[in-house]
Amino acid sequence: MLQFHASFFPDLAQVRTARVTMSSLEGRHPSSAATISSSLGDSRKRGRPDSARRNPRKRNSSFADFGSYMAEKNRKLRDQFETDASTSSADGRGIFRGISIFVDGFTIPSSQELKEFMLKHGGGFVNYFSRHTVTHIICGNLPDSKMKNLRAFSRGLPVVRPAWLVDSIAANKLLSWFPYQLSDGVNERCKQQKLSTFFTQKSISNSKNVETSADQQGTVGLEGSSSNDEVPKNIISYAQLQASTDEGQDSEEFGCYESEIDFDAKSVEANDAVYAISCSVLGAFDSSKPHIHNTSCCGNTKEEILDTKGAKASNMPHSTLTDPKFVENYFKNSRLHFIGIWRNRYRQHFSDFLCGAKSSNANIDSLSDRKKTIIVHIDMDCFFVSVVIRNFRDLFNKPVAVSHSDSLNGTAEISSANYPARDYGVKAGMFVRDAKACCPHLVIVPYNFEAYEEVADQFYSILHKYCNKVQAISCDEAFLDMTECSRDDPRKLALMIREEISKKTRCTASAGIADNMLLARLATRSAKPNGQCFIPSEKVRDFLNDLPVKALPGIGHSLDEKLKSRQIQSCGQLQKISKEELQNEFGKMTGDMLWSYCRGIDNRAVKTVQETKSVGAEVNWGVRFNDNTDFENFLVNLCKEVSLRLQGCRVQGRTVTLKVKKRRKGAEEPAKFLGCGDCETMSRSMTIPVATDDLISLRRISKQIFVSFHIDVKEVRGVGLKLSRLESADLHRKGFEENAIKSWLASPSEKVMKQSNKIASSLKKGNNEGLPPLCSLDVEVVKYLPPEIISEINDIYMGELHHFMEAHEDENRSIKSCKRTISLPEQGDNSLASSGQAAISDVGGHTAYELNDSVAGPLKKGKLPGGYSAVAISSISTQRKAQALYIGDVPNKCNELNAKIQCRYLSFERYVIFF
Ligand SMILES: Nc1ccn([C@H]2C[C@H](O)[C@@H](COP(=O)(O)OP(=O)(O)OP(=O)(O)O)O2)c(=O)n1
Repeated sequence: MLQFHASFFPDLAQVRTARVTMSSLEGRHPSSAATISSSLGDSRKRGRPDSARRNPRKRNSSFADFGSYMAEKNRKLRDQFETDASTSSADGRGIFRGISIFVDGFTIPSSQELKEFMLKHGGGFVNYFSRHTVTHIICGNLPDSKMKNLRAFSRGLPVVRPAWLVDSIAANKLLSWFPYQLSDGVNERCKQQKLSTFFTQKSISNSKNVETSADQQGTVGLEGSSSNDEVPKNIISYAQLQASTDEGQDSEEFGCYESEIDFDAKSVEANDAVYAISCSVLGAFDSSKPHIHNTSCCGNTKEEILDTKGAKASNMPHSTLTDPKFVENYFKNSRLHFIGIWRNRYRQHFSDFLCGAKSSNANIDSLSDRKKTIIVHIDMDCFFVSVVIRNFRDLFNKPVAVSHSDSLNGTAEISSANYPARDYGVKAGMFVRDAKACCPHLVIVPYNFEAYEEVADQFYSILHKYCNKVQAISCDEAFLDMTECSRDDPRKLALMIREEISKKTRCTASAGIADNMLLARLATRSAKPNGQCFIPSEKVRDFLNDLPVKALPGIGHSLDEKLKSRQIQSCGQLQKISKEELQNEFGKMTGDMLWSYCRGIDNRAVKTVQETKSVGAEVNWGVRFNDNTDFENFLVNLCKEVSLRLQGCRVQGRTVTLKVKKRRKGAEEPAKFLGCGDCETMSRSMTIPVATDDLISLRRISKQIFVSFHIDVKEVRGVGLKLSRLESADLHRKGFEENAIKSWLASPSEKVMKQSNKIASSLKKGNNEGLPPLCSLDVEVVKYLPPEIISEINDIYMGELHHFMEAHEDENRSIKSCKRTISLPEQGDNSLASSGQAAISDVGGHTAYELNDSVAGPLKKGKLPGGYSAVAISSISTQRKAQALYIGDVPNKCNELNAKIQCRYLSFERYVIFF
């Protein structure tokens, strides 16, 4: 799968902006009262989402507005708490009876732990602040400014340190909260740090000791990792990880971890623990921005912000309607986006290696040509988790997972779980609440995309040091063809590589060594975590015999079920079925794959250069539009994102594909707030003659495609833009530079091409005969010409060229500023056609009007050089004004016109301004 296919499906659970969040009177966050994001915009003032207000259909959904969503949510939370309380082993004395707490921000013990205390001792716990239900605000530490806001907000409610609850439990009676009041300006962290020892969790069973096969060897000792089941000195919670940065924590606080990690580059990395966490937290939450409550910070569903306007504040989910930078923020915080675009980063950072390896690639088309290959597969262990906790030794043997939130109430997903967590059944893709149900003491840590990039770069630098044939599979996984690398035993090399990885990155990797890529990967799987496995040729049969077929790549759930229904569970059993039988049952391709893979046959070669086939971006969460302007703003940003990605890959594309998700008729709004819900997907492509990465062109073309769908923007729930038929941007530009005169005249139309040649010779001869019309010039080409040539051409066109180019560059030009707009008949109105004045046809999804002379006549007048006699108009705008025109000879057949218009799409819009 190419990287941008992945980015076509960004992870909804990752969307976050720490800045724009929802608020509600009954769900606000006191400590952030002062910090209101300006990006909430006007809509927030209106008291409910614009979409709900303007779109009556939405009122039929289960959450007509955010207020009802919150009311429902609070009700559910209360019910849930009461159910939990009735089933918990509550202490009969109920020392917290009558107390109902709201936990503000991070605390030690965590809010989840405090909730459990309240459950156990007869108290109440409120997830969303309400003056009516809360008796005490529990707060760990706040800077002065936030403290003041909290005081103003709480209007007399006690703001108390968690120690009040802890000490009350220890004393087995409700102590006075007064001495525990949180006072302004007092840094409470040290006290909390000590308190946390009180909550040291019981030791958690060590990660399973993966049974190594006879051939498996070489567990790399990660320096500083604890191998026994020791009781941790401290437990780091998600809240603490956030807090450590929020409050500008210094390295001393992490001393207890660092002192036990003896890294070579200790001096350099002394602050790394803090740095890693800082990156992590700052990546997810900007402490200068509204504080996000750690129990509700999941960006995909709801983020909360406090508003100084108190009761007047409205709730606004984070969506295209509220955040002008929605697209940018969406991709910044999407883990799948990170995974998707990572390959481009790799290409750029390691281009030297890739170029060097290119030539060798050409000779290795298939492993079948070669005698004996040695393939090493290397994959880092539970990558996202390992990187985040690499400086927290105490977490190494505890169940830990990465997610955007540790809230049990949201729909945050687990992105990666470490091996101790997997022992409890925690898996990537699970909701946090389900993961915590499997493993209640699971520690959730936030993402740290910057650190992932850094470690991935280190990982690949090491691989390229040992081998020049590296096929990057993802940010933490690669194949190495070591056949010609060295005479050393590949097992020894793999061990050296893993040791170096662990030393440099402080994360472990596992390796598989075998004759081909399939077996090497299977070997890695059996070696994980932190091990390596070699499968010599003579042991392949044994290795595969009992291997479950599901372990083979390409065997998903349904294929596995089909095989199971035929009593086939292991590769050994599958080997007994003939190829013909498998082909008949599962089709030729799948049949062949099953037959080969269960025998360990794989003829693929390690490919160092992998071609990018398409580049694109897609957003399917938070997409809501009230009107065309909303949509167009969004589309511009999506085009910008795609344009930047194209530039990042140094490619341009000729085929533009727009994919739109449209709410299915009658579909309810999705349960996942602002998700796309039940949708129909529409997709259409347009191929242009000249490859582009240009924002204006992308915007124009994607808009044209969108119009062809005839969809009400209010029904749009997701949009994706992709470019394929990619060409190297460098070559493109080089071509222009080398052959400027010819290039700028280059045109897809044969006729214009001829004219271009004429111009070229005219220019050379100093006469201006046979010039193409100004509107046929491709500004994208002209602008690369040397200034003196541009000036010469400008003279030829009587000074109009500069004007023409300026207008082209003016991104904000609109139909309103166009002098030559014309009104068009209503869609489907054939009056012009029936009166014999026009033929209406569908051109690439646009309504094109081929006008006869009587209509086109007035349009033709003016400066247009040449005797043109037809105008084709692409009608887009709601004002029914022409937005794009094609001017050319009248063809006899409409099809020719269509072809021509299609052909000139790239410069379609320009014509309207200058004929
Ligand atoms: N659906 C997925 C798959 C992967 N990832 C991220 C998190 C992973 O840490 C990283 C690498 O993916 P792997 O499949 O290699 O999984 P891990 O490295 O987490 O575990 P393993 O040790 O099994 O390789 O990509 C993700 O966020 N969501």
